[in-house]
Amino acid sequence: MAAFVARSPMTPLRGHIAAKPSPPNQPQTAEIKPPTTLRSKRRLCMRLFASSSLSSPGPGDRNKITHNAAGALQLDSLLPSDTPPFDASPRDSLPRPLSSTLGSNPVPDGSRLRVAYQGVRGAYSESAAEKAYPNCEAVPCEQFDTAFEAVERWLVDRAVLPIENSLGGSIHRNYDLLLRHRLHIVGEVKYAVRHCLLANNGVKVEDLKRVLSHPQALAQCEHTLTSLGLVREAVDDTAGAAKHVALHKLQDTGAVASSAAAAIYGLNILAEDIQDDCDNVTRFLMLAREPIIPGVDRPFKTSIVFSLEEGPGVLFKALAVFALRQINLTKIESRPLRKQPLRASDDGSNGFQKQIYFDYLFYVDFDASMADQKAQNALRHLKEFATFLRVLGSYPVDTSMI
Ligand SMILES: O=C(O)C(=O)C[C@]1(C(=O)O)C=C[C@@H](O)C=C1
Repeated sequence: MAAFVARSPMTPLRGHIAAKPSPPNQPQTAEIKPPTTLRSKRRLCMRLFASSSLSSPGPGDRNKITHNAAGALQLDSLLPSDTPPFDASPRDSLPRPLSSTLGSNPVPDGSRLRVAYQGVRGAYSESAAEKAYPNCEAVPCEQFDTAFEAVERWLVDRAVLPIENSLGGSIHRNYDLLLRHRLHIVGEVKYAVRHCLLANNGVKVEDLKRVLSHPQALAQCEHTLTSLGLVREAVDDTAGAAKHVALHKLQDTGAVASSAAAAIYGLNILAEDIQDDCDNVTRFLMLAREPIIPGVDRPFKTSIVFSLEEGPGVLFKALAVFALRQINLTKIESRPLRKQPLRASDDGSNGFQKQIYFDYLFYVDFDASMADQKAQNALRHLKEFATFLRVLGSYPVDTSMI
C-alpha cells in the first residue's frame, strides 16, 4: 500500500489576513438590496467590510496584495511596501451593482468579470470558473480563504469554489468558510473532472516513485495510484503539482492533473482518465457579495445552515419541515460548531453521569426557490426551534449537460 505524505513541496504559504469568524448567532435571512447611487454603493461597501472584519480597500491595501511564486493571488499584511502591487485597477475600487442575471458577462460597463478561483493556471477550478462565467478573467488565488477575501475586498467580482465531488465527497473547508464569510451563493456549476498522470519528457510510468496532486484528486484516483505503488504527496492544487514537476524537471515524480495543465507546463500524458470512476463530477459554487433575486421561472435550489438544541428527534423535526411540504433535500452536511464544539447535558434525571455531546452546524440544500411560499413557510417553521439559521443563497440549479 502506498504511503500518503501530507506535505507540500511548493513554496511555503505566506500568512494572509485571517478573517475573524462572525458569530453564528443571528439569522441572516435579510436580502441586501442593490445600491442605486454611488453614495449608497459606498455605504454598502463599508457595511460589507464592517461585517467581515476587514478594513475597506484603499491605496494602502495594494501593498497587501501579491501573487506567490506560482502566480496565485495572495493577501498579505506582512509584505514590505516595495512589493509589486497587484493590478487592482480603478474599476475594482468602485463598487458595481450586481445584476440578477446569472452569468451576465461582460458586465454592463463593458469590462470583463473578474472571477477568483483557487489554484494556478490549468486547475480544474479555473475551467469551472470559465464554465460559470464564459469570457471572464479568471484570477488565481493561493487558498480558498484568499478567494473569499478577494471578493469581499472588491478585488474581484465573483469566486467559483469547489464544494463537493461525486467520488471524494464534501470539501469541508469551503463549508466552514461559507459561514465565516459574508458572501452569497448565486449559482452552481458542475464540472466533469478527468484526471491524467503527467510526467516530464522521457519519463516512463515505471520510472515513477511518487506522485503529487491535490488531496481530492489523489483520493479520486485511489485505485490507480495504489496499483502503481506510488507514494502520494498532497499539494495545493493539481495544476500546481504539474508546474512543480515541470519546473524542477523531476524524473521520478509525476503529477495528477488535467490535460490542460499538461499543455500549459509542457508535460507528457502517461495515462488518461485515471479517476476511479468515469463519472467524476465536482460541484462548484458561484459566490458574490450580493444575493440574486430568487425566481420561480426555472428550477432553483436554496442552501441554508442551521444549528439545533440537543434532544431526542430534533434533527428529525428539522428535516420534517421540508418533508411536510414535499420539498426535496439534495444535500445534508454536518460540521462541528467551532465556537461551541461540545455541550454537557444538564439533565441528571436518569441517574447517570452527565453526558458530553458534540455540537453541530447542519448545511442543507433543498430543491425550492426562496421566492416559493413553501420554502418561506418551511424556514419560518425551522426558525421556531433552530438556535441559528442563515440562508446562504437561493440560485438556479445547474441543469447543463456535464
Ligand atoms: O486542484 C485543482 O485543480 C482544483 O481545481 C481543486 C479541486 C478540488 O478542490 O476538489 C477541484 C476539482 C477536483 O475535484 C480536484 C481538485
